[in-house]
Amino acid sequence: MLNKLLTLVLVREPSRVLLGLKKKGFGEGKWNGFGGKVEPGETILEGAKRELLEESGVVSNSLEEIGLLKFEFVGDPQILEVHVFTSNTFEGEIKESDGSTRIFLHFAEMRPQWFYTDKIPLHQMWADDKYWFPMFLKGSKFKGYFLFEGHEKIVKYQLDEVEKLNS
Ligand SMILES: Nc1ncnc2c1[nH]c(=O)n2[C@H]1C[C@H](O)[C@@H](COP(=O)(O)OP(=O)(O)OP(=O)(O)O)O1
Repeated sequence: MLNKLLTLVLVREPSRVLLGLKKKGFGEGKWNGFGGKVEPGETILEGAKRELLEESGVVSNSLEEIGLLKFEFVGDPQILEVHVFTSNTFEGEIKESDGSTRIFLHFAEMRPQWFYTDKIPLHQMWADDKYWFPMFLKGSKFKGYFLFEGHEKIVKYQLDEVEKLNS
């Protein structure tokens, strides 16, 4: 089975990171970066840019790929392949996506909020984030694999800091 391609974008300033509270769907109730499925016909980078705009209202032309995370769930043969990007610049106004201004087919509903880097709400994020978020915050690149049982419990994982992602 082919991996399902997804993106995750973390916009950052020197001391803050922009996260969004997922208001419904997969990951509901969790803070996360902005992202989603890569659509047919678009590159992974294009997908990342589109999801960032749809979910936060901002455009970034300086996305840098910094991580590759693979997720598997016990009993499900599909692997989620999440390409993680960061950006320290953006244009536009940060907006909550609430569905009332639905102009895109895949309009995920997120409530954006800045968090200081020493106050990242890891207890209300995916369980894997506590392992790789510190690598992101210090500017490293990383590759990881996480096996979940349900949506909260990690039963196995491997995570490495890498110099380059495509080696
Ligand atoms: N375990 C884990 N940690 C951190 N981030 C994630 C995961 N699993 C994930 O799926 N993610 C990220 C990857 C994506 O950014 C989102 C999930 O995207 P999803 O809401 O499924 O995709 P959309 O295309 O926006 O979905 P629709 O709302 O259109 O159905 O979480």
